[in-house]
Amino acid sequence: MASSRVDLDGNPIKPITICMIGAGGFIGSHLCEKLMSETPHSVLALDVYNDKIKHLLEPHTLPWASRIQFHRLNIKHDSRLEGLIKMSDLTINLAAICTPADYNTRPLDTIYSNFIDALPVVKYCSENNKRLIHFSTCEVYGKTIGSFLPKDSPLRQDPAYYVLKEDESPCIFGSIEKQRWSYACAKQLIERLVYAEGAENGLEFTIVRPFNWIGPRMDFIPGIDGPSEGVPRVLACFSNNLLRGEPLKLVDGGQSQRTFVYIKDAIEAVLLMIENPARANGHIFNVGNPNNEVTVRQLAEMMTQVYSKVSGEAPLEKPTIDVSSKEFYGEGYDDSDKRIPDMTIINRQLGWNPKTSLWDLLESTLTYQHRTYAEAVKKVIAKPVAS
Ligand SMILES: NC(=O)c1ccc[n+]([C@@H]2O[C@H](COP(=O)([O-])OP(=O)(O)OC[C@H]3O[C@@H](n4cnc5c(N)ncnc54)[C@H](O)[C@@H]3O)[C@@H](O)[C@H]2O)c1
Ligand SMILES: O=C(O)[C@H]1O[C@H](OP(=O)(O)OP(=O)(O)OC[C@H]2O[C@@H](n3ccc(=O)[nH]c3=O)[C@H](O)[C@@H]2O)[C@H](O)[C@@H](O)[C@@H]1O
Repeated sequence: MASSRVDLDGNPIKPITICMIGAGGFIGSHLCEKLMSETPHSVLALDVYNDKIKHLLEPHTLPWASRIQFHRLNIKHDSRLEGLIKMSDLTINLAAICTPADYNTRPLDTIYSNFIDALPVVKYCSENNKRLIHFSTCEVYGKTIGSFLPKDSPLRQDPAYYVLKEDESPCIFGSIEKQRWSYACAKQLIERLVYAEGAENGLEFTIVRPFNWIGPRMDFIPGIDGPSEGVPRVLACFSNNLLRGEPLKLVDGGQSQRTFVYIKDAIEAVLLMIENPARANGHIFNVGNPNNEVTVRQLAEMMTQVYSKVSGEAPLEKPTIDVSSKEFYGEGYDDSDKRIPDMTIINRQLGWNPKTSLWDLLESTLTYQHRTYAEAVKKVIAKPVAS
């Protein structure tokens, strides 16, 4: 497996050690899985939780057992962090608060998590001449230029007014009272800091801007493997509604548009970045699937159809209900209107293209959700309420 691997320029790939911060989350779990099963690299996996990577850590007889080591630590206050970065060739920082329900209700935690807590990671990488792959977000683009044009303006159809380009598009956020943008703003500032460390101190960096990566193990199902009152990202919200046989909630009419990419496609892009530093260093990459665009309403409709197919249960007569953003997220919520990633840079540097259609990725993801959660949800629903 490992010895014959070559990079995009035909050079043999040497095994490296990766310090992965936030390795126990959704993206981290898929990246660890890929690195263990298909590469010779070693991972120091840092997180406060490890439930999503347990299957990679135990039993100790797993073929990659000597290449993955879990360190339970909170990067906010743990003196082991610098040592672990020093022991590694590359650091990948995934740690963040990244669920929109938190941005306007816990803005301080959001800003600290996405900016302040990421600062020492950037500093240790820069001071110790270690390469850094930092996870940012497509939310740094905020709203499209087109969203400010009159509703009937033909320019709204012109890609120049909505396609998001790493090196050209502006970052357009709402006012300060719209605390939704606390996350995007913190991510933008840490991007600028990483970029400046590169420019002034020679830090070798890559910045990743994921565009709605979805798939198995994303977030949690409220009341099953997360808090009953918790609000995860849309895939888990809609999965939860489908599992419980309740209508899917469309925030402000479900008119916002998103492009969804399958986690397994996106992880291929990250692996190319890891193994092709000469092509990835100094770059910011959009990673998304411009062909998988839908409104949130269309997403709800498609998930309803797919879930019916994989579960064998008939869809509800009225599968969606409208809910205001104030009711659903509280004061200070705002939204990105449309997110189409420009793929020129990642195509040119890494030759990467997403492959999986929205229908196919929903089919495999909802098959997983049904298999993993349907029984547990049924049990919770069947429980008599305590009087
Ligand atoms: N999933 C997406 O589509 C998406 C899109 C845009 C950006 N991102 C970015 O990618 C990164 C990973 O996202 P994800 O979807 O895997 O989220 P996730 O919440 O599943 O994973 C983040 C992980 O970081 C850990 N973490 C948070 N704070 C920590 C701390 N102080 N110390 C140690 N561990 C800590 C969490 O426990 C969690 O396991 C984030 O930076 C996020 O902003 C993700
Ligand atoms: O995934 C990304 O690329 C980035 O975008 C996400 O932001 P967003 O797409 O707005 O978050 P979701 O929770 O996935 O919501 C998508 C859309 O669905 C809507 N929604 C969500 C949940 C729900 O039950 N109903 C509903 O209509 C939201 O209002 C929003 O318009 C999160 O900010 C991050 O995880 C990430 O940085």
